[in-house]
Amino acid sequence: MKLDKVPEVVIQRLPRYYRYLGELLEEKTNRISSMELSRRMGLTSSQIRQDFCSFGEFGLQGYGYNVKYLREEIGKILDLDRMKRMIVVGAGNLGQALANYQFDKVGFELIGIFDINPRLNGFAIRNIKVMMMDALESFVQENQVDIAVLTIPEEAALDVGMYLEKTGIQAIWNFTPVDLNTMLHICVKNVHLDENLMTLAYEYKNLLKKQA
Ligand SMILES: NC(=O)c1ccc[n+]([C@@H]2O[C@H](COP(=O)([O-])OP(=O)(O)OC[C@H]3O[C@@H](n4cnc5c(N)ncnc54)[C@H](O)[C@@H]3O)[C@@H](O)[C@H]2O)c1
Repeated sequence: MKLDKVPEVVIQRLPRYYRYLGELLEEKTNRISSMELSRRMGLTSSQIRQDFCSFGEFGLQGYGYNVKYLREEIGKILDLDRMKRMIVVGAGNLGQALANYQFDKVGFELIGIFDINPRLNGFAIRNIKVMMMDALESFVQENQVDIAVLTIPEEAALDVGMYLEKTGIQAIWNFTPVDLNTMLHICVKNVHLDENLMTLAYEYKNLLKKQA
């Protein structure tokens, strides 16, 4: 597999391929042509062939792709075949919503929830009790924590981000508005739902223009 050369844009598309291939498996579809996959996904078939070519040879000309094998290989590239252990830091509106969602299905297990608000101490979400921040460091020492989901107020983001880095956590799924990736030396994925919403506004404007 020519993994070193996989372009970033292709990596960004892999979760989407993974999801579609999962749906195909649920429908008991074992093989699919790039043409059919492109129709479903709204990509061109040459784009799909090019993407898959960049990380190896997955299909035979004329036979299409083996859905199960392709999904497994994409899962390996994304490292989804190894369960990753997550904690949520900040058990407010967003933290609770994320903690309630079962990311287990795609390989992420929630093992701890932390906050500074004593009123949340012991409050359970999916049988996991919220712990106070002063318990975080020893929790990380005793449990293998791969990812911290950061859902705290903007003002606390940098300090807590640096603290998490110090405890040895090496990946943060950051929902705060602070782009921590530029400030920390670990893996950080910033999520800005509002930016996605703004691009929807742009597309919506264009649709309305076309209809006028
Ligand atoms: N990325 C997005 O698209 C998106 C969408 C909504 C909200 N947000 C952001 O997510 C964050 C959380 O939003 P919310 O609505 O859940 O807020 P919230 O006020 O409901 O929850 C924040 C929680 O963090 C806790 N907290 C505060 N300081 C802390 C610290 N130092 N350590 C640990 N816990 C601490 C609070 O006690 C509270 O429970 C905010 O930064 C908000 O801007 C991002």
